Amino acid sequence: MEIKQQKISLPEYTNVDRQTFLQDIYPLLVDFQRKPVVLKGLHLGDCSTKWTVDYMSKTGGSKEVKIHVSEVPQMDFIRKNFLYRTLPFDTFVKRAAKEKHTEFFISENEKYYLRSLGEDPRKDIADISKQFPQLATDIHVPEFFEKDQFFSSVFRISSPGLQLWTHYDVMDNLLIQVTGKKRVVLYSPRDAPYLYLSGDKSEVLDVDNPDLVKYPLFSHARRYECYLEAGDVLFIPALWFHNTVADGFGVGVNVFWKDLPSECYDKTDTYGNKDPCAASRAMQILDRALKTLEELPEEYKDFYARRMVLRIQAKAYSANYE
Ligand SMILES: O=C(O)CCC(=O)C(=O)O
Ligand SMILES: [Fe+2]
Repeated sequence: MEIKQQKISLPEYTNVDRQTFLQDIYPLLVDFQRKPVVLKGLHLGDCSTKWTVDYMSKTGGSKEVKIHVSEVPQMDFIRKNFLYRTLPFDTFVKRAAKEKHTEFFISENEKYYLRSLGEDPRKDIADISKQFPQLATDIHVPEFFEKDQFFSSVFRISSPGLQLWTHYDVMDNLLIQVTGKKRVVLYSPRDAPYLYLSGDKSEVLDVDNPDLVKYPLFSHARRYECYLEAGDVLFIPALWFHNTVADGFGVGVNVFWKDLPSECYDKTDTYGNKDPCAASRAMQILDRALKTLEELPEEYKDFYARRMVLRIQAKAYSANYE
């Protein structure tokens, strides 16, 4: 069903330097008021002009990369409608830039998505300066955070039209659209009750034509939207949901950085999407509480469950949250 929903356009800022970002944008956005913004005209280095398909494949080399391959443009993590395959980086870039393929895994119209990983993805964090040192010299990442806050830098390379599932990450993020264009739809963490979550992902992938019979509350989620052109940078605050559609072939790099003290994050997280330790511990305790409620008959369980919700609302909800 197509929904007639109002879009909230993201604010755009041009030529922002570190001081302006930290003084005028970031502090305004802390205390639960952090909002995504589009940054234009930032100095990103030569990547904006250099990173053609030809140059990327020559300079990136033939290092093996693990890619997502799907038959349809909507890549859906929950329904797992894609395969993981491995290709040399140069071959992958050339294939991803094309609409139709003579060599393919599933069909000639298949779509690709690369989210680059660390050397050993179970232990290592993606850092393009380590996995793609030569390409990394072409990109200048805006220095809006301290060096020790850096978590990862990740290649995001998509086939034309590829739509990536709606999800949140747990770290602040600068998504740099180096070449190509991308539409990004975002939802506030506050609208989580309307997004039908399964872990860090929303079941609502098709945000333009959602199944409102299955997901009736989705129409309450406020839709923030921006259209990134080559050279634009999107600041995505931690916990903000995002869903992207590549308009044509495009290369992006995103940088996650730690907003919380290092020890708050899960040490085993190499992706930047595992909930902070205290949050997952609290969730486990909640699951135990729910199990305990099972000892009561329905009527009592319902009454005490509602009281628990009221207590959570009174004690843990922020008043300072629009
Ligand atoms: O570039 C994309 O398509 C998705 C990017 C993303 O999910 C991220 O930067 O966290
Ligand atoms: Fe993400």
